[in-house]
Amino acid sequence: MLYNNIDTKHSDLAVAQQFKPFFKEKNKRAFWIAGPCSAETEEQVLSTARSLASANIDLFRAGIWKPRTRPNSFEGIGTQGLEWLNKVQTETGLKVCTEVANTAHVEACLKHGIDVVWIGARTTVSPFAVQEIADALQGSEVKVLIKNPINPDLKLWVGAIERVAKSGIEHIGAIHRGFSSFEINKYRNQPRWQIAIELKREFPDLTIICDSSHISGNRVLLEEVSQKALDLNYDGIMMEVHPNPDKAWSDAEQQVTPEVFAKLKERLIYRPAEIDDAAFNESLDNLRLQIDEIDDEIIALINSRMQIVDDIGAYKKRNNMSILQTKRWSEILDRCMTKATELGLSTEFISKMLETIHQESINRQHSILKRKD
Ligand SMILES: O=C(O)C(=O)C[C@]1(C(=O)O)C=C[C@@H](O)C=C1
Repeated sequence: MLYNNIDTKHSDLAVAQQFKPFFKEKNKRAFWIAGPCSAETEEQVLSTARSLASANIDLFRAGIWKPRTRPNSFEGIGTQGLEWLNKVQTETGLKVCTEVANTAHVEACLKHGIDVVWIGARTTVSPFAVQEIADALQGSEVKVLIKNPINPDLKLWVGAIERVAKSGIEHIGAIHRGFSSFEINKYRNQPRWQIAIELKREFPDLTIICDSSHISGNRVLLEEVSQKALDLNYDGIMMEVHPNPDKAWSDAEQQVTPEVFAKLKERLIYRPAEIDDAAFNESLDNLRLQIDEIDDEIIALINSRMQIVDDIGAYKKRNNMSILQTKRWSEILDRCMTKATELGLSTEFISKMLETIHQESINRQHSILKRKD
């Protein structure tokens, strides 16, 4: 279906049905992935992992191969980092994950018994690269997380998920890390929550994790972004944690110490989509029934408004008058904004809604003027 210009009709339902829950307590609690942006030294990896094991995380992360914008930045410690991850597994009992971007990375991870691999945003944009990884994953039992592509293209994200699913991987999850933008904004990567919500609507069983560190780009926003994700019923959070964030070899501004992470994790509230309370569910159903009735009324009212718009369109055609009437449109906006303010409604929301209605009026009158009758 086409909602908000997001076409999700292409996805293959047979594939969607294959998703297995990424973790046992899905829909009951949040899944926590944490660890340094990059594995730098064995001591840094192990000390972070020990602290995170006491903070009860589910999965330890560390980048071994880092796709960097420019070649002179630190591009990852390489295969020796996988041995450090193996030490994390044996010493702390934590499961471990890292990013893969090509066949060689996948083969090295499979050889080292890495529990989960993720496909990064810069790789998800390339169907060739994703297919190469999917082929290399074939026949393995590894779990796979797929980050959104850097550009806000839901089809590419869905396509990557489908490619990996078609290679026989049963445990697949998605990571929402936000989207690149030229706009200067408080986020490093624009969340554009609607895209992840669409993905969730398309694949209700898919595990969706919010990479709060990459959306935020700085420590200050981590809590706000993570709580928002949990309120939107994400299944978990991925966060970058470093023993000495300011000295990190990559992404220093967005990493936090294990202590800060542990406190933040405690403060965040997981809210399941459904709860097991008959009385509450009955009153919720009741309220939702009222919303259904109001939505019906809104649609009927919009329909009545459009009938009048069509009559005005016919009048404009007969009298050879322009469709756009800026004076009248300004009056409508001013009147409705005053009303919205009185009622405590967001003027941004009401103006967006009116603009959409006005655009539809123009489209309808345009068709009437074009019609040969
Ligand atoms: O008042 C008109 O002339 C209309 O056609 C109605 C309407 C509207 O949707 O309210 C539509 C187009 C004009 O620009 C102004 C207002």
